[in-house]
Amino acid sequence: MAAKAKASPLLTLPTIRLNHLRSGDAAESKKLIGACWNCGFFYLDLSSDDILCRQWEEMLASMKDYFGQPLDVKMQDARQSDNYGYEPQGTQVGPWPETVDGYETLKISRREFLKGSTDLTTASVLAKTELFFNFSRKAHEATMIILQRLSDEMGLAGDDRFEAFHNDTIPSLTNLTLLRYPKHNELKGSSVGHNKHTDIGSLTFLLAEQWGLQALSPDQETWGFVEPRSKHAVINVGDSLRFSSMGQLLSAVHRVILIHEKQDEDRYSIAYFLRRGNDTPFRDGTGTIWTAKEWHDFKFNAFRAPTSPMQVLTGMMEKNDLTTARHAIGHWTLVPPPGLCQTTAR
Ligand SMILES: O=C(O)CCC(=O)C(=O)O
Ligand SMILES: [Fe+2]
Repeated sequence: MAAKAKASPLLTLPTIRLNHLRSGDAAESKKLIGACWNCGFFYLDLSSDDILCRQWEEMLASMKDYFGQPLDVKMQDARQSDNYGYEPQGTQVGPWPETVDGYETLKISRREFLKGSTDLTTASVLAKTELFFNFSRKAHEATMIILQRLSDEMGLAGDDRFEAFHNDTIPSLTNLTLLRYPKHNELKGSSVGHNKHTDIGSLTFLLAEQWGLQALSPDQETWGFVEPRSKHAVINVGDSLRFSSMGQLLSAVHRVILIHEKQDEDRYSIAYFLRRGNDTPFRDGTGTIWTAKEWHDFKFNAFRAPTSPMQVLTGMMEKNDLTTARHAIGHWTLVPPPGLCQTTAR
């Protein structure tokens, strides 16, 4: 890890061990639901999974190779889609006034994974497809285990279990997103970082070796850095899981900022976005019913529009919005999940 001294505080996040979740360890599941209840952000210790850790290194090498190509080559993979293909930097709103985002992405959809071939045809993607698919399989498995344990802890059964909304028989917008935040001399004028937001879907499995990720602390007052840890993913709860858990599981507001005055090296991150089946409905904190796809499209439009109300970007998770979404309107009664000890109450 290229660790650097930070002026901003570090967030203290709980660590959940993937192998303990896999084996159904009861204490680990309790810790998991506590983490999702308290802040919706936690480390997932992957050190028991050599294959996944090795794939992370291979993915990074492939990303350096892919993003290092000339823009016109990468643009051959552009599909004007939020779900697959290449997208250059600067298409979304940035973290500060009058800025745009400072990252480019390559996305591989679950749809392509299930079909067994990518819709992108450049040689550079075709050469990496097997690795992208193998990695997607592992990230999908890890996120589905988390959903299973959360369903168990919340006493959900049958069609009400979270996994039921992520059944591959229903098309979804789940995808693997590879991000590069290019260093400053390759950045366009006003491009910088990643604006604050909550994630759209159910769970995000994020791998990043470099600093830059910040999350808003559960008191909604302070930004803290999420320390990059080798062999650890950072998992966060997205809007649709928060909504489907009726606010029990929190989706934290996060962003990516520069750690120096300028981005002094390329920053790479790998995000697997687990999302519900497109047509599956849920009710947001104000009682409005959305399908997963409607919510996805609504939020992506907001990410692109400079005038979007901040509440949309942050899934109504900023201070005051919390009060409105949870208590004043009264759709959700927040009771800690069964078995959660007092000290973890929000
Ligand atoms: O690049 C990162 O570390 C975070 C990216 C992120 O939050 C996102 O793509 O939703
Ligand atoms: Fe995010």
